[in-house]
Amino acid sequence: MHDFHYRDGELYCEQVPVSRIVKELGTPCYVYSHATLVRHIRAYDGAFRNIPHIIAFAMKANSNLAILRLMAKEGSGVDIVSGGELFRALKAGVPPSKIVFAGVGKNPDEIRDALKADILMFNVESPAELQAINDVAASLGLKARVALRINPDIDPKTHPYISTGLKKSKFGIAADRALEEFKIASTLRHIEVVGVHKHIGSQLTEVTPFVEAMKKILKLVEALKQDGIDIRYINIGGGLGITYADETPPQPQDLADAMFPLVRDLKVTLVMEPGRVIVGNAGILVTKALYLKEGESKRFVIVDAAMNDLIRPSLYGAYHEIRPLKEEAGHRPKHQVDVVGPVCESGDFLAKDRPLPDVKPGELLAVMSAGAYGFVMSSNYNSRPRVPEALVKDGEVHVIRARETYEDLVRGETIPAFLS
Ligand SMILES: Cc1ncc(COP(=O)(O)O)c(C=O)c1O
Ligand SMILES: N[C@@H](CCCC[NH3+])C(=O)O
Repeated sequence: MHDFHYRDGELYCEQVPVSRIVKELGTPCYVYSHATLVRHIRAYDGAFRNIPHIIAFAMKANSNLAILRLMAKEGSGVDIVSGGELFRALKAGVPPSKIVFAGVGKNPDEIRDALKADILMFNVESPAELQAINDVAASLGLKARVALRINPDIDPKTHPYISTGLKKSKFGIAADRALEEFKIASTLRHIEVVGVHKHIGSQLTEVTPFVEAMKKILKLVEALKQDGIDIRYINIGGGLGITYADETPPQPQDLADAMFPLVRDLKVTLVMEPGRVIVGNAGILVTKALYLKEGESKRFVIVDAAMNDLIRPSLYGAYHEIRPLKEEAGHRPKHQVDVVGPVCESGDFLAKDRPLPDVKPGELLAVMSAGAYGFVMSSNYNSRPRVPEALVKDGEVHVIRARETYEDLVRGETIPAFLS
């Protein structure tokens, strides 16, 4: 996260002291570095320069319109999983020809909207969904381009909640059923089979599972060829991990180097859906220490951000480094603390049993590596307005999402007349 660094004793995002952003926006707030985002998307794209490819940024990781526009300007498409994501992507100017649509529960309205927008393809997750897409396409007099998502039954060796390619997972079509389902798909009048898709999990820290899964996919592609089904796109999903603590995940170039010999001789376009690796370390969540509390056997640092702002620690026990904005504070004696928020849940914490330097009430802290699955997973639980997001570029701060107001909290709610 080198665009987040200390200078003159203060944490900066690029050339801007984070404390200056807080003066403008208050806390909690998300802060993203434009330079990091651009470097990451270009590194991924550049790594695959020798392979025909399309990057479809997994916008579930961060779907702010400004971030999507930035990705589109860099030539990236998006991987969507809902009608809402399609709406955002189109609004941000992402070309439909680079939009792919995954997800196990696409409803007919979402399918219709995506067909009308003429997206590149649907990543189909079940035989029943395939029929539904065929039916909707028929009602519109169109043909839907599809890839079947295959579940290759490979252990990605990551957190169970974010593993998606194991037999017991709800995602994709079982590898041993794949050939049969492809044959059925190729007979449907309103379906055009163009690809194979797989995504085995998130925050992968080794290349081996990607290679194993790809080998299974290639066997299938070969078998399909024998049956006269020509595959034009192989979608390898996302999943490349990032450094939250001391992980040493492969770089995009390592992944590209592992894929190159496997696809070199094929006439296919590789589609990739990186999310976390593009945005994760491009963002932080800034929070203020409110109170210190000595519990029976614990010390608590109570901060103004909570699980509704960043749920990863509560949901997965995920580690996010916490740094004081003042560098000097980082040198104070350390104590084991829980960093907790104001939400009324015991599971509301940003860090547990963490050795942290003494923090004083009013001091500011940065929760690092919060750019992916941070704001997008936030909620209004406990009627807490969602926090603002800022994008730093060339010494300037752009507010890309305003803090919600109390009025925003009740928008759309009505008290029926019988209660008046
Ligand atoms: C189908 C699909 N593609 C891409 C991604 C993005 O994954 P990551 O953020 O780990 O790159 C996900 C989420 O895991 C996914 O479910
Ligand atoms: N939300 C998860 C990743 C889920 C990936 C979606 N398929 C996380 O924060 O790590």
